[in-house]
Amino acid sequence: MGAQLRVDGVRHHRGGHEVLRVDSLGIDGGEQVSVLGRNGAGKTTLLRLLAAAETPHTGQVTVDGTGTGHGGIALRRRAAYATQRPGLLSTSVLRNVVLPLKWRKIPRKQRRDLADAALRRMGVAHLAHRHAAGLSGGEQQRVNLARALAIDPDVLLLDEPAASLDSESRLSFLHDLGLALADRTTTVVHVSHRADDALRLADRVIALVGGHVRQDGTADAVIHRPADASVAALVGYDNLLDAQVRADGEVAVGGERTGLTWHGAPGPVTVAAFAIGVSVWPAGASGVPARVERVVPGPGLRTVVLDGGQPILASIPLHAPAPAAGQHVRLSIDPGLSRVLPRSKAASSGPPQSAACSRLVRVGAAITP
Ligand SMILES: Nc1ncnc2c1ncn2[C@@H]1O[C@H](COP(=O)(O)OP(=O)(O)OP(=O)(O)O)[C@@H](O)[C@H]1O
Repeated sequence: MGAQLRVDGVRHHRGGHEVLRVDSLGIDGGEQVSVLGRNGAGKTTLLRLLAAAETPHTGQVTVDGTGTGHGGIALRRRAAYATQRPGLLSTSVLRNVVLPLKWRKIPRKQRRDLADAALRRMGVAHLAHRHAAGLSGGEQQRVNLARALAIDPDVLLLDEPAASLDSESRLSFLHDLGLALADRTTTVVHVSHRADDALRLADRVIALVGGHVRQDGTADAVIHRPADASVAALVGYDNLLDAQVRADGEVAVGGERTGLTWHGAPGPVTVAAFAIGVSVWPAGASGVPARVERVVPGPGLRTVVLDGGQPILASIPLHAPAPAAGQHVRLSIDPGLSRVLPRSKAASSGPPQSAACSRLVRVGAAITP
């Protein structure tokens, strides 16, 4: 059974700045959790504390009730920590997997069997006698994970294991990793800045923003009910639009009614909308007024980059007629593919623009300030 992890009252600093502040976080034995956060959110710091590689400046991190500052090497050896860069030793693949077993004093005759089984689980048994230095990036990550799994850790800490892989290798790697962890005998904490990776590998997602836990819930909950705009940006809402709630509770974007409603007080809110939830209509229709800046082809969909007083992205199927650049259009927003969120300080100062901009960069569009 995997170990139970707890983080209580933790404040951790780097370079004189607080980079992690977690009041209370518990992870049950055998649970699989993804920590989702942007670069610099504190994900690696959290993993290092859980791995007992560091102790928190304030508060405590415990593994099955033992503080990481007190557990010594025995506690550190209960965890396997797979870092972003595999860091394989300059020797054969097999020896890379066998050596940690030797360090843990596993009897010689069992080492080979455990190593073979782990290499098989990660689909790289055929590479056992290759030199690690000659492996592709994807193969190295698989061997790295086999090395971690071979010791049958109570805690497996994964730091963006798929970050450097191309999209096809990533999918097959995450699929195989999911199968290898399906028996749920290990507590898994996986960190990633990619929503699709985080959601694929875990049932529970912890959204970390600026070193704080902003939301902790099931994958479904963080997608369907993001706590705020920063979490919506993290889980992949393409648009975070400045909007206003009218006196009758209807939400307006660009001064036009959207049909979306909000039960709170009138005033500024943020509408988080997936691009696929934004439909483009001719200028005579009702809806949010916008001008087409550019249409970018993509797999199965075109992305329409719009200026509605703020950047807006819409996706249309490849077979549908595409609007032309410069065309004035109206937009409707599907309530099932959007959420109205309170406008937070963080939302108005950073994430909305950043989310739209990062998607604009992804589709190769010019960003108009
Ligand atoms: N040695 C250091 N000195 C000063 N600041 C640091 C140091 N190491 C990390 N930091 C800062 O601590 C914060 C958290 O870093 P951390 O590596 O935990 O983030 P992360 O979420 O893992 O980021 P990434 O996705 O880029 O790996 C960042 O703002 C980072 O700049």
